[in-house]
Amino acid sequence: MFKGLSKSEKLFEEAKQYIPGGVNSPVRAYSSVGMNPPFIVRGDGSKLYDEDGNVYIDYVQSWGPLILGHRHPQVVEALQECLEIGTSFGAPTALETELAKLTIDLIPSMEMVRMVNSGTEATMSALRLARGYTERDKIVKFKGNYHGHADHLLIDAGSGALTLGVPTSPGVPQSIAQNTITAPYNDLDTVKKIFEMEGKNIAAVILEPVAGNMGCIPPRPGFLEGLREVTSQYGSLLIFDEVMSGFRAGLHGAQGVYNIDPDLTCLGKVIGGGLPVGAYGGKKKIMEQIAPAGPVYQAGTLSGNPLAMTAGLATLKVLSAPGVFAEIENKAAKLSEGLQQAAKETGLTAAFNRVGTMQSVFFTSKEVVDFDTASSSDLDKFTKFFQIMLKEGIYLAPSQYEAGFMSIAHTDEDIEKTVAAAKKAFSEIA
Ligand SMILES: N[C@H](C=O)CCC(=O)O
Repeated sequence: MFKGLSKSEKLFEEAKQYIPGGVNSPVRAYSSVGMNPPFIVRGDGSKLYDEDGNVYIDYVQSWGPLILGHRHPQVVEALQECLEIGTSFGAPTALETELAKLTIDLIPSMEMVRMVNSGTEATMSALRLARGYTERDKIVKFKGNYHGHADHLLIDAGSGALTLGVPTSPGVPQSIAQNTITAPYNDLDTVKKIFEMEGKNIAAVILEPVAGNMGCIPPRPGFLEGLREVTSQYGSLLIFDEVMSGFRAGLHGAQGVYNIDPDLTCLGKVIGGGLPVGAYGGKKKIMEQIAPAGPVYQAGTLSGNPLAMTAGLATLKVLSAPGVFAEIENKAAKLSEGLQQAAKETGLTAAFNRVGTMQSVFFTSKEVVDFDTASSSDLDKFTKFFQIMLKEGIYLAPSQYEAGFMSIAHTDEDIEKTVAAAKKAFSEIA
């Protein structure tokens, strides 16, 4: 039984006096769904507990990182042991090499990797590297893809920027924006035309190989292959932003699912197991251009700190054990099938997209393949769906432009309860 959000509301009012909008990342404010956010006191497995005594089945999982759920015993134990040695040294440790080796083993195209502290740092650094390596300035990105909040990437961006109606943020200088060319996602013909005009000036194409920041949108057959071909033809780099899809679309990333060999890959979220970690890596000849091996500068006081490396290592070790990823993917498939059945039974038309452990519901009769089809989905229906689900104890991202995430901790009972709640929501909406 939903107990309301009165204590959370008081805490939110207080937070707004000291923190812009009361939150440290905009989507958390729930302005997109006309509500105030629950304030969380703890997480455990698939559940989140709020200040008002409500319990939720959590499909946000900290926006993707917690593929093992909250407080997985092996992650907690490893972190407790790590606290005995210290939190940060600003000096090399064997833990960094161990996580680098495991990451390279899991991500097919990676020969070397550099650890950073967030997905934003990973994409920003990968693009600097691409520009330094190719000696070119322009980049191509896709409308509705989100690559963090660096200036040159906050252009036609997805995620919170899109949810809040500022896909291109004020504060990005025109001199920087002019080097970012945008194209519709899944539209290879437009990319080819861009290359015909600008190919010799393009350092890289960066994309989410499975888009997760305008809802979950898979690449169309041939799209990734076509990008690989056109970038190689013009000597530009292909950068996969797998901050979300890495270890989520498949254990070996979207590149493993679709069998594509990008030049550089950006990681984040799961690789940190709930602590702030990002990474970028790829072909050795490119990666060796990074300082101190080469001239392209990138650094970080807390990069590779032992706590973050430990959480990432513990997470990837559990995740890569035989059968674990398949089990999580099966749970995601079960949820998706249950939701589709519930929609059918209630006469509601919706699009259900899923790749691996990421999924989305769009309230539309169209196939959702890009920003235009995602944003023409019925936002009012999504808002009603979100509000009903929250009151039924199902915690979803407060935006139709965000994917939902499954974890190993979700049980059959969680999935059944979620489908029953969705059926109730669908019949009210239909
Ligand atoms: N989709 C975003 C990250 O990838 C959501 C997280 C945030 O903006 O706080």
